[in-house]
Amino acid sequence: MSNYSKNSLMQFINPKPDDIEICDVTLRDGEQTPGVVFSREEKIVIAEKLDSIGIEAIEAGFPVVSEEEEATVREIAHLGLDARICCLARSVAKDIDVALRCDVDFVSIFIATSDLHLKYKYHKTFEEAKSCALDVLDYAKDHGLTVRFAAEDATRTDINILKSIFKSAEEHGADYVSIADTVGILSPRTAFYLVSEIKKTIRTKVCIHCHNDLGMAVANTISGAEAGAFQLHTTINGIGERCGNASLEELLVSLRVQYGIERYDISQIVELSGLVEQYSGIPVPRIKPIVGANAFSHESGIHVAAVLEEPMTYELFAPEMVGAKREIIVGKHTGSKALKGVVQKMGYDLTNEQMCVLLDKVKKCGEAKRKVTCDRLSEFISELE
Ligand SMILES: CC(=O)SCCNC(=O)CCNC(=O)[C@H](O)C(C)(C)COP(=O)(O)OP(=O)(O)OC[C@H]1O[C@@H](n2cnc3c(N)ncnc32)[C@H](O)[C@@H]1OP(=O)(O)O
Ligand SMILES: O=C(O)CCC(=O)C(=O)O
Repeated sequence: MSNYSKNSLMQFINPKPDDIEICDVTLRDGEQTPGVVFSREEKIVIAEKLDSIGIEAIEAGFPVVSEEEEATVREIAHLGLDARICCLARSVAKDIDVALRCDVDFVSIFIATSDLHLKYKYHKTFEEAKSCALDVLDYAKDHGLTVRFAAEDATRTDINILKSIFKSAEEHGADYVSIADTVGILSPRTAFYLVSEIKKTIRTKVCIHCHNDLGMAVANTISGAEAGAFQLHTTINGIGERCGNASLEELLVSLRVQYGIERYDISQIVELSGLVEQYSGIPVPRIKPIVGANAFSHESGIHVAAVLEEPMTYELFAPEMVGAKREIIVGKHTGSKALKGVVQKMGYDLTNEQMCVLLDKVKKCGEAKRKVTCDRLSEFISELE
């Protein structure tokens, strides 16, 4: 038996993404979470872990931000990882010079394309911004760089304008184009539509970079992949600007459960999540999918009774698959089978009558909003006749 349930409905809709890779942007967009700074050592640990999981590309930083950032990106680029290392650059020649000094495998040159950004940020017309971006793209290509050409705020840009700039980027030698859902406006269906339309226009590989302002970043990324996006952008724990980015762990487990993509070593994902929680100071919510403390916790009597027989009754996948552990919580919702299982595991053998009294004490304790810890349970047991 597999250690996860497959989504068998997939066979009826056959939207399998056949050619994908992940570019994790935790070290750049994740670090743009207000208040978050990763030290060089922390960035290196994260990069090495991502590499050992099998993530194909890592955005190591935005080197023009500071001398330390530049040195860190360069050091990561020289670690000899299997993952390709990239960095961010504005459509400014100086940013390309800095990227060249970092010796990255590719550079991500971005330019905002929406009217809002053009008017209030650049004070430029679209044609002026486009010409500036294409000049910098030419400059990067002339210097031998592999280029991802990203349209910032692409999803609030007129679709014909977006197609035209991606077409020009392709003509100027861009190796990838990136659709950035900068403020998270997409829905799964519009993500699918947009990627499909861009794919009809160009042959260059398409990347999708989704923010989570409406809580749909992972769903939109998956829809983009189903429509043919090649490079999927993620951050660990979904950290990033405002409400964050598409979460790496959710995407990885979804790829396995929905499409049977098993090439990533997801058994390290809880450990990596814990490292990023520690380094970033951003706590992972208990109910966060995959890595939250509740992801494999059960209290309800009916659930625990079934889980004790077969965990897959109430678990989509086994905790070991992601390096987590199952936890049985005792409280108001505990049932007799669950309590018996817990008590036996603690080494006690109680009569049916004693179990009834104990269950009553447990429920009252839970209703008083007090945790039923192992110590408290032992105390209750010692009070039994
Ligand atoms: C969607 C994204 O995530 S974009 C990335 C956001 N990340 C960051 O901003 C990283 C942290 N930023 C920084 O350390 C600084 O803002 C720096 C080093 C990037 C730039 O610093 P400064 O030179 O002091 O510029 P400042 O931050 O005040 O303004 C940004 C400038 O970049 C320009 N700019 C922004 N995006 C682009 C772009 N894609 N191409 C060209 N220029 C751009 C702005 O128009 C503005 O130019 P101006 O100074 O001529 O008006
Ligand atoms: O698309 C990209 O590669 C980066 C763009 C980005 O960070 C954003 O718009 O949020």
